[in-house]
Amino acid sequence: MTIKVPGKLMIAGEFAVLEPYHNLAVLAVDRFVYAKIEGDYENRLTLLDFQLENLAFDFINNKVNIAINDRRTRFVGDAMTIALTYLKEQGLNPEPFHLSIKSELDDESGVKYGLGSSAAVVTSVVTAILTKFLAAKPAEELIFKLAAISHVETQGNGSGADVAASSYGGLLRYASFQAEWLHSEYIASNSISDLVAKEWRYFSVKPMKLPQNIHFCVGWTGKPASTAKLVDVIRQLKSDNLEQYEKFLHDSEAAVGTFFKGMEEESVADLLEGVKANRQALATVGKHANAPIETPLLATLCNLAEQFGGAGKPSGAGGGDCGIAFMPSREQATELMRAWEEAGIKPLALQPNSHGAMLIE
Ligand SMILES: Nc1ncnc2c1ncn2[C@@H]1O[C@H](COP(=O)(O)OP(=O)(O)OP(=O)(O)O)[C@@H](O)[C@H]1O
Ligand SMILES: C[C@@](O)(CCOP(=O)(O)O)CC(=O)O
Repeated sequence: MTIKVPGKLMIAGEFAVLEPYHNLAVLAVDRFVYAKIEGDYENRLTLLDFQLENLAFDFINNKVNIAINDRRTRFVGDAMTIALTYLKEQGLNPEPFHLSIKSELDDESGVKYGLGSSAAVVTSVVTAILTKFLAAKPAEELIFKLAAISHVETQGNGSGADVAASSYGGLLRYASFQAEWLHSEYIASNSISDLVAKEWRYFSVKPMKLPQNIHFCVGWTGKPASTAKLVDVIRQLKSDNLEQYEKFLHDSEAAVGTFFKGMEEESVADLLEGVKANRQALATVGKHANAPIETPLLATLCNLAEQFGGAGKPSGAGGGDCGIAFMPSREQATELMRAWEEAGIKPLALQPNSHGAMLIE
């Protein structure tokens, strides 16, 4: 069987989502990670994008051990550990299998676009193992929670919004479980099943509908960015200048609120105003923290979107990767993408994907 899992783009509310009860908009997009799982005479793992084929692995003392020392396998290895431990707690003892992963989220040359490959890979591993060995189709929330535990344990931080987009699909209004909370619950809990069954006090997710009359554009700056570094620098501002940091949280929340109001009421004006205000809040906190969130090329991307009658902003932590824009008509979207190309920004043919992780064959 093969599982198909979408990548993500952050839409609004970045950084602020790392604080309790701050909402972020995240969108699943139509580029995917595929996980194929089939019964085999011994356990094997193939990571096609890394040319790692038929790696042996075992599952002993609630831990998957892969017969290779390669850091690139750690997200997959931890996701297998979490999924197999959960199955064991459910009284299941899976037969050997061959799991094979293929991603189309990065550039052909392996350069990352920032579409959340680690989260999509983790979600694909969890979904493939659960779908193969559970009697009933796994619920989205179960997939999300197991993938989130695994992703936080491997990465050590992050809002989990990327995991939510990969698990649920569509456009989501998302508030993070808070990585520190989840990690301490994981350490303290007797079993993964208990942790999954528990209420996650900070976490919420709500599907939203994109209005029909708005056109979504994505531009790639050609430069990969380090989310972790930018998160550290913004966090430093919280210790150095709490007032500026809190002003950012306030401005971001107001901007995201306006954006969601635009979504709910199908008001293009509110939606664009929300995007512009969020761009502003991010650029300001970037200046205060001395973090290059809005790079010169991302500024060009946003300015061109505004010039052609829409609104744009960096997607995610900024510093490179992708920017997004919402345009009021198809013609304006086409004009914008032409202008982006002239400015050295590569338009990506990405569109919203309404499904999260799903079985395709
Ligand atoms: N095709 C793949 N197969 C197996 N593991 C992968 C694959 N793609 C990514 N990973 C795992 O994810 C790690 C990259 O995660 P990283 O957080 O740097 O990128 P990302 O999740 O794409 O970030 P962003 O959210 O900015 O897109 C890799 O080191 C590897 O462990
Ligand atoms: C800065 C942050 O809010 C968004 C990061 O997005 P990206 O992975 O850079 O696309 C961090 C997070 O949500 O984990």
